[in-house]
Amino acid sequence: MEIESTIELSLSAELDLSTALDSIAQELEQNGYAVIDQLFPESVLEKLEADLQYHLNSNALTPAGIGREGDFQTNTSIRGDSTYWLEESHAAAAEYFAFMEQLRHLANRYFYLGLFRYECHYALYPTGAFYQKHLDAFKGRSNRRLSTVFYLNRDWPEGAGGELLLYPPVEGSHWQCCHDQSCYDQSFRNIESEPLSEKPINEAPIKVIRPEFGRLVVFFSEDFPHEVQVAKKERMSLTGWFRVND
Ligand SMILES: O=C(O)CCC(=O)C(=O)O
Ligand SMILES: [Fe+2]
Repeated sequence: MEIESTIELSLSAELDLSTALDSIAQELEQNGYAVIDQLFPESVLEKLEADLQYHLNSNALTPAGIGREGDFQTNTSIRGDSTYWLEESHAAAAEYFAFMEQLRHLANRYFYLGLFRYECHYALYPTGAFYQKHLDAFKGRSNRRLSTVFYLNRDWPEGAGGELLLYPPVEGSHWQCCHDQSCYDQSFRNIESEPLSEKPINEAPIKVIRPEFGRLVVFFSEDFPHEVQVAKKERMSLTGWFRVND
């Protein structure tokens, strides 16, 4: 049974919650990804910022890895960030989780995704770090369906790098299927995607996103290869995934 969140979301002066959710849904439907700014009021941002700083000061972030449990390894030539996973009960992120719960309901209503839970971690990219082009989920091999990235970098200067590059969606993408009503019945879980290495190497990104303070990016995990360009200064974010329960 789905339990409605009891946390009151205090709305940003700039944007009300239902407007924000509507525009995320519309952008997801049109493009397969959404970029939205000024979602949360300053008080919510300050809490997340202070919380991340606290965990940084306590050396609680650990080098991120690649691969799954059995063959998990760290490799800074693929990704150079360090992460700290948040529990849903994490008080400093209560409003953030409450918003994600609303987004989960919305995505289930609009796209019949059957999203079951949300997980997220803080990420710190030290100067010089990057994350090579990758997919967050491979069809049939992961239960991640929707990715979110929320940036916590005040005054990200021009030329500081660290952009998120989104590449054209892989073939047979879930998002493309969502456009075609007849597709809803298919079990997307059973479709295997091509390995990323077989994609054109010089493919141009379809979207370049600067990691601006308070900006949220949402995209279909199985569909959009993406990378983080070299950050020329410390780059901070809160990255998460909605999963189905298989
Ligand atoms: O920080 C970003 O912009 C994206 C991070 C990412 O792709 C990931 O953690 O899988
Ligand atoms: Fe990713």
